Amino acid sequence: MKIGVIGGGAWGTALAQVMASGGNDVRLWAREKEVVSVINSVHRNTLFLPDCPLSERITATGELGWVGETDAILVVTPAQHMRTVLEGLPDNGRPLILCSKGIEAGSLKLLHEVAHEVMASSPIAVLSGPTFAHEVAAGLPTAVTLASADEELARDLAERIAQPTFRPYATGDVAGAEIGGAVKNVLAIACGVVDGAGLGQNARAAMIARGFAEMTRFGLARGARVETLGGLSGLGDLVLTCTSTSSRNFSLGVGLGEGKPARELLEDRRTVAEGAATAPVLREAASEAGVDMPITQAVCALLEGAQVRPVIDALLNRPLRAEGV
Ligand SMILES: NC(=O)C1=CN([C@@H]2O[C@H](COP(=O)(O)OP(=O)(O)OC[C@H]3O[C@@H](n4cnc5c(N)ncnc54)[C@H](O)[C@@H]3O)[C@@H](O)[C@H]2O)C=CC1
Ligand SMILES: O=C(CO)COP(=O)(O)O
Repeated sequence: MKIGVIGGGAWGTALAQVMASGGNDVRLWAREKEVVSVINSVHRNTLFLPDCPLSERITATGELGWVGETDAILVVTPAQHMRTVLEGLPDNGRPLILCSKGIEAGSLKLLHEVAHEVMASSPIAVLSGPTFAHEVAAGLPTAVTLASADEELARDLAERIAQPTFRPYATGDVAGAEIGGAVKNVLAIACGVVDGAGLGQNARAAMIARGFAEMTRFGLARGARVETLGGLSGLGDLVLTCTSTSSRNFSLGVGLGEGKPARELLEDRRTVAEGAATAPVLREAASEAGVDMPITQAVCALLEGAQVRPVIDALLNRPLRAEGV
């Protein structure tokens, strides 16, 4: 197969490497000329995935149209740029597999809804799960959720992209797969704050469990299935990113928890911490859906400059309630 990958960051590059290692020819669109040039000349992405030698089956390009002439296209831009990038791609009916994690600001739409608006003729699937790019690129075992409203397409794509160490599980629950990936980034910031503020491992476990309740409440309100939220793209990814400094979102939270200003932590960064963009969008979407998300609200307050201690005190002093979603 010829596979297109749109987005030459760490995740797009790692996915290109997985596809190439399965014997596919890969066309990788990168926004930065230097990324295109260095991948084609020395077969490395020195900017975004520096430690991984890349297959010679990967050809990088700045031409979106050329990437569109492939059998399937993985879309791996930052969530807030997906619409603009897709508008430059021909809508020629090739399957699109969305691999980014987030909710569009302004429209409050999930990314498959955005893609469907722009690419009405192209079948759409979502790939999401616990997947640190550097581990996937190194060929370490990884499992993901692969979702499409057309379950036969999900199963077919899963067969086509599976590798011995890259194992997709098909589902028809697109909203569930996307909401898990988007919400866990916000919760990873919260868990980083717990770590940075020295609140202990009990507090982190509580944050993961109550964060999962929050994810489930929001997911159910937006049509997700509970088994998807408890699967790889929900609970699986939540556990991964809430427990590791390999997560950019968790690391951002550690900085906030240590009392560093959000502005300073976010300015001049080349890599994305999607949770920072998703948090205010999620707060708005939750309010619109009538869903209580106190951890998300706390993360928003910290990103907007609130002091750590009063925000934590406010969370701890909420009225007691029964356990459950
Ligand atoms: N890195 C990882 O381990 C994983 C990342 N993801 C998701 O993949 C998506 C992409 O993240 P990464 O590859 O990690 O990015 P990255 O942080 O490695 O690189 C930043 C990317 O943003 C792109 N970019 C910056 N400004 C842009 C603009 N105006 N228009 C279009 N693109 C622009 C850059 O070209 C670059 O590809 C995110 O939604 C992330 O949540 C999902 C799973 C794993
Ligand atoms: O989504 C990821 C792992 O599944 C990557 O997490 P970060 O974006 O927090 O690094």
